[in-house]
Amino acid sequence: MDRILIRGGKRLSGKITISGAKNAALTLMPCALLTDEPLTLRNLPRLADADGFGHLLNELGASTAIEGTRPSEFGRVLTVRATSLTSSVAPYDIVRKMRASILVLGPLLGRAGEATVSLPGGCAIGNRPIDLHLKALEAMGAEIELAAGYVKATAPGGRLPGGRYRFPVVSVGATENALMAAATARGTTVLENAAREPEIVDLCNLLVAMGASIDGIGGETLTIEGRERLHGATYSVMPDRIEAGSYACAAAITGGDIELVGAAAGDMRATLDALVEAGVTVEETKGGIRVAADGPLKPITLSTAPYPGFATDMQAQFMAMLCKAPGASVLTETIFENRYMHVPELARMGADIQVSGRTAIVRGVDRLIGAPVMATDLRASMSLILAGLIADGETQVSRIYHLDRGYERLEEKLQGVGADIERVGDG
Ligand SMILES: CC(=O)N[C@H]1[C@@H](OP(=O)(O)OP(=O)(O)OC[C@H]2O[C@@H](n3ccc(=O)[nH]c3=O)[C@H](O)[C@@H]2O)O[C@H](CO)[C@@H](O)[C@@H]1O
Ligand SMILES: C=C(OP(=O)(O)O)C(=O)O
Repeated sequence: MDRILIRGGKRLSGKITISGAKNAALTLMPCALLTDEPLTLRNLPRLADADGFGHLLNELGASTAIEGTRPSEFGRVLTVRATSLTSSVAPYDIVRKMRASILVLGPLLGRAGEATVSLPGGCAIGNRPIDLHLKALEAMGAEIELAAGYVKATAPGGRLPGGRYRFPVVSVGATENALMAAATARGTTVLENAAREPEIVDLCNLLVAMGASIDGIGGETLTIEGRERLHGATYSVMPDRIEAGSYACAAAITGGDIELVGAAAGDMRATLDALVEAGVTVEETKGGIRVAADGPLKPITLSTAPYPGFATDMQAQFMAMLCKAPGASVLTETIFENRYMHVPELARMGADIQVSGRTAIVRGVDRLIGAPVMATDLRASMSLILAGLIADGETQVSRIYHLDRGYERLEEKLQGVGADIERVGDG
């Protein structure tokens, strides 16, 4: 299995081009199931999860064709043609590798009137149930049965009537599934307390480009008037705000100066505000965002929250960065109950972090020391890379398949700004 080796101590400077967003790609790709016409997605990131989603679409009878493997103006370009579907089953073997597979539930219901999807189960960061996905679809008229580890959803008469649902807690995935199902429902759907993440806005914009009618985009109440059919479209995946935030932390922790080319500041205000509070210089440039750190970092207090709050997907990277801020920082994770898996690994590198329930107190240390560490989930892996960038000696990060789910050509991007980092195989 591949590992990443980092020899810490380099100050990073230069430009990093930000890729298309994983979390947008994974909700834009299933939209292809809603139409018999081609859907072309530009700026698709080259990630294990995007490839996995392509395989799932193939399994359902859609063809996928990719142009370009190197970054170009538009990243990779994927065309999905779901002219006719041959299956409405998302099998366990695919879903267990990629939780986001659950996002075929809504569009399959919308297109085929039925969907059978393996229950995704939990993962390292928490329990992650899908009850809200199912309740929203039920409120829109779906009949739901659970059996043998699968959820089977049916639209009586082949098309959902539509309905009103208020999410008791904000869920990105449940909002996405409900939106996609509602787009081709017979009637109108109103979703209240919907997620407002920029990736939801990206999804709404694509659906509208495909002919959907959605009111309230970007707000917490979405009104979707179902259309009998949607058509094909060509659409560019938004820039990855979490990748951009991660490299911003790389600039901050190394006392560096990096321009995040293509990053959209408007989508990541909470991250940028937290960086500024930590003493980092952030400025919008013509091409993206410049992040620079020349003085010592300052300790901060942060709590994760649904958008526009501070993203849970940035918590681990900030924790690594704050290991370098003299004094005590306080981080509270409110979204996932078990998202501190990186703490014991950071501690092996000399970090001083105390976790009590959902809160972690991070006390800045003079130095981190390179060590063999193990990645446990995607953002935890990135926090170990960040720690490795400033640690004395060599850090070896194993289980990097987590990183490949969400960071396109990570080592190449970091080498480009001066990091001493490489990927090595076992053999
Ligand atoms: C592919 C993708 O876009 N993943 C993102 C998405 O995950 P995902 O869509 O899975 O996350 P949700 O927003 O649904 O989860 C938020 C919270 O709601 C709970 N919940 C969710 C659904 C449900 O049916 N029942 C329920 O209780 C979850 O356990 C969690 O505590 O949003 C998360 C929160 O911003 C991010 O960390 C993930 O990177
Ligand atoms: C938790 C994440 O992703 P997923 O929902 O795909 O597991 C993430 O991107 O940090």
